[in-house]
Amino acid sequence: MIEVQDVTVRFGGVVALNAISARFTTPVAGIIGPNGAGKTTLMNVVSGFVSRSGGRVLMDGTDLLALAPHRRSKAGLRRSFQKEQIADDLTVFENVLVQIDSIGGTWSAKRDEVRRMLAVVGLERQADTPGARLSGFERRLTDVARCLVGAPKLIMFDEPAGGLSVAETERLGELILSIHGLTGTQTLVIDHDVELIARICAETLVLDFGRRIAFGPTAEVLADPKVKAAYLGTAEVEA
Ligand SMILES: Nc1ncnc2c1ncn2[C@@H]1O[C@H](COP(=O)(O)OP(=O)(O)OP(=O)(O)O)[C@@H](O)[C@H]1O
Repeated sequence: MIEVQDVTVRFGGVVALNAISARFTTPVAGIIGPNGAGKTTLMNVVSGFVSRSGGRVLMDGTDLLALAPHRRSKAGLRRSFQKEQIADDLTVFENVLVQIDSIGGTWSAKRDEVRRMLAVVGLERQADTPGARLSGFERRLTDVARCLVGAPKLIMFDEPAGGLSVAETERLGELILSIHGLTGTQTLVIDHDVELIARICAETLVLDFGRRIAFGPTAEVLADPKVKAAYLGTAEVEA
């Protein structure tokens, strides 16, 4: 379970997050909001790229922000970025292996785990393909496999469906939905595709101008007049 408590972030005069609290309890939870709402900033606080001026984040009771960023990874925190972090000159297998390189365990156990997670995302046959030769979707799937190795407790996906086709988005959604059953990992998903969020996230936090405007079961949240107003003019909240 991930619990955000009163998290505030300021960039000079901009309050990017204003005392945000949310207790995410479902296997897959969403974070949505218009451009500049503070969604990525929240993920950046949790993963350590941005310092907060107040607040705490607990992962299964562990005070994450008290840990150095590399220790958060050891504690089981993973994230993907809007642009995949795939090295062009490493193979798919190597790209995933580097994620658990520094974690304890035998070499053969690590290799087995990488193979297992490549099978989960459907890339076992591309294991030896260099990053440079992957399609956009294969890069995204490699990124998901990187997040899956090393017994993650929480994976945060930042706009995982960005740039994907409808069919690819559907496949990715199914994959994200399957993660909890396979590894027990909770996932947080930011995406502008509200249809995807409605399909895979049981609960959703909505941010607007750094404020929490709604949080709860996704269907209820999407029906909230405040949320509709924040998205005024966009059809997606009808999902
Ligand atoms: N490093 C930074 N320095 C200064 N301001 C920043 C920085 N990062 C984000 N901001 C500002 O903080 C606010 C929230 O930005 P953030 O990227 O978190 O929004 P977002 O909801 O993820 O938007 P998008 O959907 O466009 O990715 C915006 O006003 C943005 O300009």
